Amino acid sequence: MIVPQTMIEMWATMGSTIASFMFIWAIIHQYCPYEVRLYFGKYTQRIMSFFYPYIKISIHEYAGDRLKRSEAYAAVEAYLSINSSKCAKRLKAEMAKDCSNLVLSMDEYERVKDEFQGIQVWWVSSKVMPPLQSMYPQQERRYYRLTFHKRYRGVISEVYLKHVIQQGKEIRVRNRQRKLYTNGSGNKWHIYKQTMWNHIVFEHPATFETLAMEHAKKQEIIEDLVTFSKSKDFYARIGKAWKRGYLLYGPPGTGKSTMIAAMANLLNYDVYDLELTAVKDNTELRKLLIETTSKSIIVIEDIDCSLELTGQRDKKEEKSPDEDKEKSEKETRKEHHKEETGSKVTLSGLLNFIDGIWSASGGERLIVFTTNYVEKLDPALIRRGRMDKHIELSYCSFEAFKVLSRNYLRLDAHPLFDKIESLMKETKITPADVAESLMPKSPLDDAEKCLSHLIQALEEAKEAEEVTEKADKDASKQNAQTATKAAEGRAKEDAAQPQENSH
Ligand SMILES: Nc1ncnc2c1ncn2[C@@H]1O[C@H](COP(=O)(O)OP(=O)(O)OP(=O)(O)O)[C@@H](O)[C@H]1O
Ligand SMILES: [Mg+2]
Repeated sequence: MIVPQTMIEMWATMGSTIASFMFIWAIIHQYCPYEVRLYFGKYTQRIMSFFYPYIKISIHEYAGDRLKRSEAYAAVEAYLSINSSKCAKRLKAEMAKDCSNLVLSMDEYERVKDEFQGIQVWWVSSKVMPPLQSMYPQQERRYYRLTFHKRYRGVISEVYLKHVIQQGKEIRVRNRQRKLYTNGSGNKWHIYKQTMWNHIVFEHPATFETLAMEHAKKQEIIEDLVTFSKSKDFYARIGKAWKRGYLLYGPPGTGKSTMIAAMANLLNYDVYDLELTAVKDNTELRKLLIETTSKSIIVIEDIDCSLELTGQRDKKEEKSPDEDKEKSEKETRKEHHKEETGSKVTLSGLLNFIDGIWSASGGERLIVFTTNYVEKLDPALIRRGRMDKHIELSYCSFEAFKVLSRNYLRLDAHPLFDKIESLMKETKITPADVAESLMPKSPLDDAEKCLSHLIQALEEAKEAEEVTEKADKDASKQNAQTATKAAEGRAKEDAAQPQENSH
């Protein structure tokens, strides 16, 4: 190969330039004071970067706001915890937050290679030691450094980094410890606290698998929830806030609260259990809403017990004797509590909470109301668009019972099932009562014994229903007789009236 003379001359010139530059640098390094070295160091970097074809990006653990860990660093850490564990040779292991297993991540000064769209990049984990002279004890500052060829600057900075952050966030959501948040009158401190919510780790074992319910209905709810959680783009396209309202209604003990736990476990969401009677006013309600995060379920249980919200409640409507009897203890308790705390949340405040302009911030949230008396709620509160899906949880069907028997007794079939099925058609029993009957009462109780307990409970429920029915019939018969007697009495009086007048 013939190399042109000018090229050889160019290389020779370049070589000698670098050589002389390095010679000068060595002399400076050896003999000059620190300040001069720093001054020349700045220029050396610039000259070196002219010949060096790689770009480096550092992501620091504490950038800008020194008190808060950088979100970007946490996302990169999560991304590399998956990718680096496959190829890094030095890993460090830490206990996961739920203490269930060890989480692996790259050890300090370890270097791993990653590939994206055929482009190779390198990640190094490193740290800066704090200056020794510092007056205050300081922690070492960790960072990740990404290196790639400068010809891929566009793809890496615009596509790859977004991909890393997104994947890292998803991994963090998957691995995070979910929380159960509550507000309450104990939160009077909130001026000094960063948040108005208290939280504990959310650990509820309920899943849709263990929920006693007809298969088709269960499947429909699961599909609805999963579709919602994957519809970010759809909601953005139609210009609607990414949230969905669920109204769960039915008698006590039919699984409303259990279903909320199953929902949270299915979607991996946090739960905000909002005690409405402990909220001072609409402003406080809005503050609470703003503090909720994405991927969460905001729950208001027994919404019918928040008095001002039930339009019809104040109109002293006629109640059937049954309804009066059914007025639950929790309702009375809440009324007392409400009187004590003097909550001034109004219906319009709550409507604003559900679909006001603030409710859109954060995104990906479910709002769930539960009630025992759906008919008492103001129609404005539960109309579609606010409470998009109304789910009735009712008395236990035979299909639902089979789920419970599988969970509690590991039984799919048994000769006593036929009797249970026919009794269930004749009487009402809640899944909570079925579950209680199926619980072994002593270590000697086997499946058959538990099923007999259930049969006994069903027979007792049937008898009680028959007695109530008979009492109702007697009462209405007596009422009818009283009404007839009264009518006859009035008729006699009317008949006597003209004679008196004629005298
Ligand atoms: N559908 C169900 N599937 C499985 N278990 C259930 C179901 N319904 C009730 N249970 C059992 O009964 C207990 C009480 O149920 P849960 O608290 O969910 O009822 P609820 O409808 O929320 O009642 P309330 O209206 O009084 O709040 C649960 O701990 C659970 O063990
Ligand atoms: Mg409940």
